[in-house]
Amino acid sequence: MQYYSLNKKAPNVDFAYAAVHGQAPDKGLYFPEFVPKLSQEFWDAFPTMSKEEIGFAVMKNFVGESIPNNELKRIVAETINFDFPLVKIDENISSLELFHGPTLAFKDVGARFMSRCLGYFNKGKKENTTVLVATSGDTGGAVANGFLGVEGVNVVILYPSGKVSPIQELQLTTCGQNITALEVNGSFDDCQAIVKQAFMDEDLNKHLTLTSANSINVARWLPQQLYYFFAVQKWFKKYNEAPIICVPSGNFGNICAGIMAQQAGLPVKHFVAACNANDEVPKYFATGNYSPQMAVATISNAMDVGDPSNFVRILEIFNADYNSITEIISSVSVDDETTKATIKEVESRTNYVLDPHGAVAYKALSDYINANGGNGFLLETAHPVKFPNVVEEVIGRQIPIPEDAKYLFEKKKESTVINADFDAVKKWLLSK
Ligand SMILES: N[C@@H](CCOP(=O)(O)O)C(=O)O
Repeated sequence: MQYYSLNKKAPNVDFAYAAVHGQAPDKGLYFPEFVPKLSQEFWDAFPTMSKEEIGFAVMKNFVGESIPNNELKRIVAETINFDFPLVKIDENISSLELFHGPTLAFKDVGARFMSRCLGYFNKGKKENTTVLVATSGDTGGAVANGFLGVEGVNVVILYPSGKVSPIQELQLTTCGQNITALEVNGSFDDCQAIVKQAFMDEDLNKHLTLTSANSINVARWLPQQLYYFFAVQKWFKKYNEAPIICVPSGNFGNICAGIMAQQAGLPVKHFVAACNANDEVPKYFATGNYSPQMAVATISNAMDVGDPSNFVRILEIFNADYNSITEIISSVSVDDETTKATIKEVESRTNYVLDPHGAVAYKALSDYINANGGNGFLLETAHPVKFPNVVEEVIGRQIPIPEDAKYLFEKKKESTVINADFDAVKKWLLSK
């Protein structure tokens, strides 16, 4: 498997190169030269395959010969060593709970896979790799946890000051060791732009070996396909018809991974991309015109993205054909008041507590199903306890902190406050 740059002005590379470098030298995102279809043997065996068998078969097609099979099997097994329950909320809607990993969010899957790949590729190398990552909430914690103690790798996390939840902030600022947090006076888009500029800065790249742990990086992005396979396998034990899948969407890596799985042959009836007030993609669906905008802060903060990195990958999958895209995907925007009302309504009717991101998805999916019929599931991307200020106020009771997360509250936040200015970040990086 080779990867090409979506800007089409850089040489093709293998999985190892794309993972180690993150972004192509022409500033493009890497994309696989074809979307591999899974074989008939795979689909015949699919209903009874283990998570590990599915994970290996899916990722092997993308990793190619870059990692030997025994190592890839180990990496996959370590990546997915927690549960991915599909929980029925009501008559038509289930929740794929992606928050049973160490940082209580779906990003654990991609971060754990990528950190182990980099650990493998870095073995025996003399120079360290610096992983730069921008976060609007969940990526930072997952990357910090996934890369903690990985030899030869230093992680620098850029996050927008005051715009992530307290648990998210603790997760990304308290690890120490090879993990450092830069608290940026700006938005997530500022952080993401600084990170992207860093990869293009000749001077910086002379001194440091840089890569990205955002979904820009194929080693972070592609493993996010796995839980779609796990969920659909469970789905067909109960239903005869393919599911409608609703994905809370910010940087659009998650839904784009789901579409890749569908292109490989996974039965999905329709995708709904559920956004908050950051509605540049819903506007594209309504008008056919895409124009990035400044991110606005919402209660579903991990989706506060005004210029989603992965939108270009979605265009690529469908050859930028608006009709093909809108046949398979819909996109809607849900405001904060409706999100809160949804958390309250679903909790009082079913006892199920959604987090704000899941609530955006619930609302979008129930509206879609009311209009079009069918059954489906939403991706519950983070545990509600990560957003106590919103959720506890709405449902009027406390959410117990999971045992595994209690240790965070004894830790001390350590971050360096910095302006949203590339030169300031560059100077800081070179001083380390
Ligand atoms: N929602 C993200 C923003 C970054 O997205 P990524 O998938 O490209 O890492 C976050 O929680 O940080």
